[in-house]
This record gives sequence, structure tokens and C-alpha cells, in this order.
Amino acid sequence: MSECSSSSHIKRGDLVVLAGNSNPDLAEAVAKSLGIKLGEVEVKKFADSEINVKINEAVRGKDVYIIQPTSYPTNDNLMELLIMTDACKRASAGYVNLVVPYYGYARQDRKTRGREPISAKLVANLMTVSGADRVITMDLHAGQIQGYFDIPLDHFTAIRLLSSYFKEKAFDNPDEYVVVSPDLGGVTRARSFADYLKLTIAIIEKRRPRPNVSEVMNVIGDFEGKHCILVDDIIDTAGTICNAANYLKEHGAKEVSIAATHGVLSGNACENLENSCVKEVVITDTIKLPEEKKIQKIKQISIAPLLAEAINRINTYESISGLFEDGK
Ligand SMILES: Nc1ncnc2c1ncn2[C@@H]1O[C@H](COP(=O)(O)O)[C@@H](O)[C@H]1O
Ligand SMILES: O=P(O)(O)OC[C@H]1O[C@H](OP(=O)(O)OP(=O)(O)O)[C@H](O)[C@@H]1O
Ligand SMILES: [Mg+2]
Ligand SMILES: [Mg+2]
Repeated sequence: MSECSSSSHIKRGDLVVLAGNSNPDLAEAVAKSLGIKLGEVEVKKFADSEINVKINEAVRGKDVYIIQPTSYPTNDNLMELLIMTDACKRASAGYVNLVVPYYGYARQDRKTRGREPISAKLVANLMTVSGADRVITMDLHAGQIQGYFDIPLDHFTAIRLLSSYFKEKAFDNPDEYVVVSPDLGGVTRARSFADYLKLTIAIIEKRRPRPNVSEVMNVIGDFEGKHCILVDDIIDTAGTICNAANYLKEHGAKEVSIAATHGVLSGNACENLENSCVKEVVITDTIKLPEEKKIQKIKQISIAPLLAEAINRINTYESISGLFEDGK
């Protein structure tokens, strides 16, 4: 991976990138793209399972970027992030920037019934209270989570990156492709994916009778005889996209591909994808993909160069609007 084009602007001594245990490969790739070495930090556990953080280099006055998606194990990764932030703050870091490409608890974005928490807001409070000066995140399940923060938050999207994977095929035959949102929450995302490729969209009406179970009720839009590209933010159990793909195929779709930002891939998700009618699944590396989940159908595109460019611009007070912001 090459260094950022404008890396000469970086006051290198002022920038430190730290990795927690959630996605060290992504952190390493971002540091490489920035042309620096990862900062020296040890994040371990004591015998009783409490988290033990040691920052082994001076961060006084520096702009620190902690790269830590809060994916599985969510609570450990979140707590690591909060403790690392506290350590940086107490070590007199200039700015502490939390790079959380996958924001755990984002699906608890509102009360769906009485006496439910809004855990996405609680997480925002925890990050803020721990000492974060800024949060950088990507394809939040609900864009409104941005408003849970009273500190600067940069909300980026991988939709342009994911759409570029399909560019050549779709550009040549636009009438043969359609972008499909697998539920109502994904419509804006599917719309912007389709805009990049100049394609039409269709929308699935999905119901969730209970958590982790979904059903397709109906599809709005024309998809018969077409290559369908299902666009989503998260693949968790893969129930949403496998059900959607089956429905589309059974009702006349020619082929179904998937593009999604976050590969959570819980339980039997990979097995279900492998055995499904889905042709290919394009995801990013916001979440580390363990070896056992690297199945043939899954193609991973790295967000590291984009994150590095964003860090570069933030660190040198350049504008990041237009780089890969939400809605762009
Ligand atoms: N992490 C989660 N896994 C499964 N289900 C979850 C998670 N976080 C929240 N939920 C539930 O999802 C529905 C919300 O679905 P909408 O389609 O956005 O209404 C709600 O029941 C949550 O409890
Ligand atoms: O792989 P799965 O286990 O099916 O979970 C992933 C799906 O769940 C979420 O949607 P949600 O049900 O919250 O609906 P929404 O997007 O309309 O809010 C998410 O946006 C994915 O579509
Ligand atoms: Mg939802
Ligand atoms: Mg959804």
C-alpha cells in the first residue's frame, strides 16, 4: 500500500496511531498508508479478566488516533477503547480521536417498546466521558446516532468503495442490473449506491417477528430477469440477505450479489452464505475477518487508504468534506 498523497503535510511527530485488540490488521494498514509505525501500546488482561493498558511511548501534546471497531467481543472491545482513551487523556495527549469504523450497539438506536434502553446513546456518552475529542465512524446503522454526540463526529461511508467493485459490469449493462435494499432502513444507502452506478432500485419490505429472525413480505420495484445487488450496512446472522436473495431468486431474479460495509457474520452466517443462492458477498475490513470466515464467496475491500487519508486531513486541518462523507 502506498503512502498518502499529501503525507508531506503531516507533522509526523504529532501523530500517533494506536491499535486495540479488535482489528490490529486494519490499524497496521492505516499506519502503513500514513507512512508511520504503529504506536507502542500493550492491551492485555489481568488474571481476573480486567483490562490492563500500558502506553509505552510519550503521547504528551500529540494527536492520538485509537483504531478500535467495537465488534465481537463487543463489551471487551468497547471497554478497551474507553480505557485506552482514559490512558491517553491522563498522559496529556493533545487530542484523542476514536476511530470506530464499526459502532457496536448501533442497532439499539431507539426504544422499540416500553422500558428498553437506547444503548447507542449510552455508548456515545461513555466515549465522550472517557475523554474522546472526536469520533470517526462509518456507515452507522442509523445516521441519527451522529446527534448522540456533542463532540465532533465524522461519519464516513464505504458505499462508494463498495459500488466501485461492480462498476465495470454494471456500467456496460445498466438495464441488466438493479440495486435492492433488503429493508426500509437501507433505502437511502441503496439509493446512493445506485446513484454511483446510475442504476434503478427496488425495496424489500422486511419484518422481524423477533430478534435475529426476519421475513420478506414484499418487493417494491422491478427486478425480474435482472442481476440484483443487495446493499446493506451489516451482515450479522445473514438472515436478512439470505432471505432476500432467496425471495428475489424464487421470483425471477437472474443472479444476486451482496455489498455490505460491516461483516459481523455471527453464528452460522458464513455457512448459510456458502449454501445460499448468493453469487458473491463484497464487504470491507471495518471488522477483522478471522481465517475460518474467509470463505470463497466473500471478497474484502480495505477501508485503510480512505481512513488514512481522512486522518491525514484531520491532522493537518484540511477539509474532509467530499472525501467519503455520508450522503456523498
Ligand atoms: N445486536 C443486535 N442483534 C440483534 N437484534 C438487535 C441488536 N440490537 C438491536 N436489536 C433489535 O433489532 C430490532 C430493531 O429492528 P428494526 O428493524 O430497526 O426495528 C429491535 O427489536 C432491537 O431490539
Ligand atoms: O444479518 P442479520 O442478522 O439479518 O442482521 C443484519 C440486518 O439487521 C439490520 O437491519 P434491521 O433489522 O435493524 O432493519 P432496518 O435496517 O430497517 O433498521 C441491518 O441493517 C441489517 O439489515
Ligand atoms: Mg434497525
Ligand atoms: Mg437493515
